[in-house]
Amino acid sequence: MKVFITRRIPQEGMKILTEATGVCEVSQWASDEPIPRSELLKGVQGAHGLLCLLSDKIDAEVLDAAGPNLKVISTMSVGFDHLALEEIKKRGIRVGYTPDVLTDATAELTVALLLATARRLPEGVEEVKKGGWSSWKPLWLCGYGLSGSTVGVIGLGRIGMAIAQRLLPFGVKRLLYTGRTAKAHGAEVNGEFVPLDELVSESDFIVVSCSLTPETQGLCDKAFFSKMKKTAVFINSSRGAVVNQEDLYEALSRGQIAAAGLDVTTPEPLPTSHPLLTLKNCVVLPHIGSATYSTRGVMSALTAQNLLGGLQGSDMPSELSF
Ligand SMILES: O=C(O)[C@H](O)CO
Repeated sequence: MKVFITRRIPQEGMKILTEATGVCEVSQWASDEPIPRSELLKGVQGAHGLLCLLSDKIDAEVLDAAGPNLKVISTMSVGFDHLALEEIKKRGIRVGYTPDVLTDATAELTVALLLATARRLPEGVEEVKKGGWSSWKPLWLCGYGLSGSTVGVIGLGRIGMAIAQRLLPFGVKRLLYTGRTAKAHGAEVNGEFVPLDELVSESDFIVVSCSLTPETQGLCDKAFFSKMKKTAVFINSSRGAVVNQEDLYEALSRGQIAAAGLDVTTPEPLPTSHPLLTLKNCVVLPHIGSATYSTRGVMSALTAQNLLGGLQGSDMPSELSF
């Protein structure tokens, strides 16, 4: 069966696929850069399996180009907002994804981003390099600490929980969360399920950790930022489109909120001319939540196993139900 892979992936996954002789014949866009759309439409033709990334938009056009052979799409990501699920379902195609295996790495990065943003680490590093460090100064480069603070997590799923668990030992006083429903596991982090407005107005740190859905798209907008405390720090490691970036820019530049740390943006990559990048109180990372060597290795292996399961009509270790 023909498999098409849209990028160079860690060798753990490639090994599994190349060793599956007799099951699949692999062709690949063997580059670290994204596949041009025209090459994707060409490469997928006649494929039985497609291994893709979160940066590949898999819509009706791609599915039509693939044709009726396509049995399985395996994405090397936990997020699946890049997949046109309705179209995929109509065609009876199975979907694999990579939950759980990147939870720890993403939570770790989110905590690192929160601390870096709140304690102004990139600014400090920059000052040292450019000679701005003239002396120890009582009022210089002060930021905000977690001890005694209220943290609000938007979306207490796997990653939201892992973030909360890592933040609590810093002395967080209250842990608020919001989402569709209260979660039984919320009790493990003394989480208080509250309406969004309450979370926004009472939190010192807001961490966005929900999936991108029609409900969450643009959730963090002008009204949202206007309810935040002036001293609050906003962190997003989920998907860029949850945030209205123009509204965030206004809030940051007018001092309506203290700072923001973003591991995800719209678009990705964020153009170097983007206004957010001119702000000292905004730390932007290039979507590296899951970027540890071991996590990416495990993600690629799971993606390959999902693909093989789908091709063979057997169990997939992580099949998306939709
Ligand atoms: O969806 C995902 O997998 C993350 O955003 C990147 O690892």
